[in-house]
Amino acid sequence: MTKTSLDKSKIKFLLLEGIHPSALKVLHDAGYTNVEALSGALEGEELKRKIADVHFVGIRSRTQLTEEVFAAAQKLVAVGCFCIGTNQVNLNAARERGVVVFNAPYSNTRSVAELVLAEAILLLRGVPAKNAAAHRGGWLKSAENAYEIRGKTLGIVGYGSIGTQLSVLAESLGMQVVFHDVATKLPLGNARQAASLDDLLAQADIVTLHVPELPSTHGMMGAREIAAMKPGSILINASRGTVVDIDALASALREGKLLGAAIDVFPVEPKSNKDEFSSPLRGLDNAILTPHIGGSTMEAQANIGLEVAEKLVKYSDNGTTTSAVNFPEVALPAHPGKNRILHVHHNVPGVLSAINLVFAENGINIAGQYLRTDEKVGYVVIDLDVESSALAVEKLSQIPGTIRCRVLF
Ligand SMILES: NC(=O)C1=CN([C@@H]2O[C@H](COP(=O)(O)OP(=O)(O)OC[C@H]3O[C@@H](n4cnc5c(N)ncnc54)[C@H](O)[C@@H]3O)[C@@H](O)[C@H]2O)C=CC1
Ligand SMILES: O=C(O)C(=O)COP(=O)(O)O
Repeated sequence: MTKTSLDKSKIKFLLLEGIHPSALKVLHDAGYTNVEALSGALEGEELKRKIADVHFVGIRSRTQLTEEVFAAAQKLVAVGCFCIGTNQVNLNAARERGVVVFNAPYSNTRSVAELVLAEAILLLRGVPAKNAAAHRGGWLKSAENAYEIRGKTLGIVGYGSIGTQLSVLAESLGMQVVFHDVATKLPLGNARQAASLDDLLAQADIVTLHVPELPSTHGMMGAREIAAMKPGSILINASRGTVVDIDALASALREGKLLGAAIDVFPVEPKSNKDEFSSPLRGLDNAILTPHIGGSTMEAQANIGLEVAEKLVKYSDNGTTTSAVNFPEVALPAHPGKNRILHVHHNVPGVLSAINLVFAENGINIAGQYLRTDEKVGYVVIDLDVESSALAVEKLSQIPGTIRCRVLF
């Protein structure tokens, strides 16, 4: 159980992985000046040592926030994932310590969709192999196995924020769109939901993956699924590296079963731009290999910086958890003239009545109270007179089941 009540200048932020300066500006403008921004990811002891000292951490897809890292992060109150994926964060470990996790669910989706379409066009024309040959002095002028994208069928696996945008863009180029999703989704335009993944694989000239990293998506494009793709089709993966069996894909490309592939994400990615990239796909000219840059555009990064930093500021300033990915969501009004107590507890019977008993027994008047729970934690926010808050925090912190109790001035 941790008790915190800090002046803004003492609240420490650590931003990793080259988060866009737009985030820094939001934090500074909101009065948070104690910010350390690093260009790379951290791991191991160095990550644990740094995170132990901060209240907020900002990461992208590379930094792994494990149970062990959270155990070392005693002061941490929130994590900002300046990206979409949150698979690099142990969300339960965070929640059980009262640490709220935010992400940017939309800001880079257009960038991914554009990259995928561009890759589909280049692969259908055999450009990657022709380009590689030209760099070696070759000249592969030929129409053989070169096709227009118009009229081809795009198979989208995962019809979420990225998949749906891609669907609209692809139709505007004259493509047919078929998609597979575990949920029933409203098809946009003339897109059709396939009966199953196999149904999609049997129809699609280009298969593109846009699912999150989950146990159910791990290896979902394995040797069997790749074999079930149409001969001469294309596979694109800009989701997560664990979704595709890379060895099976390399074989399919070598054997000519697939015309080409574009892979942006890998089961193991280099930790920094200084580390070597190794993959069974290296050296295959019909594979476009990109260093996890689906969302890496100036537009996306600037917007993500704003979006996530604003969420962190809101949470720090007034306790709002709207759009948190691992925590009960509460949208809170300002609390002028009052102190605000944030009480996070295990969601077990009796905690709420114990909280209210503290106010009744100590004659503390409540100006506002907000509550949200999920299956694991409860989040109660109480506004009260400035002079009552020290006593209230002391008493509330002692309630069995309390995970964290803080006061905002
Ligand atoms: N390469 C890059 O730089 C980027 C990669 N990504 C990755 O793309 C993923 C997708 O992003 P969004 O479209 O924004 O996510 P989203 O959450 O909006 O959509 C994902 C869709 O996949 C579906 N889905 C989940 N499990 C499935 C399964 N087993 N089979 C079929 N469908 C399944 C969901 O129902 C949902 O409709 C992210 O989780 C992230 O890992 C996101 C942004 C940039
Ligand atoms: O948004 C995502 O999920 C991504 O994969 C992008 O990751 P990045 O911020 O480029 O490390």
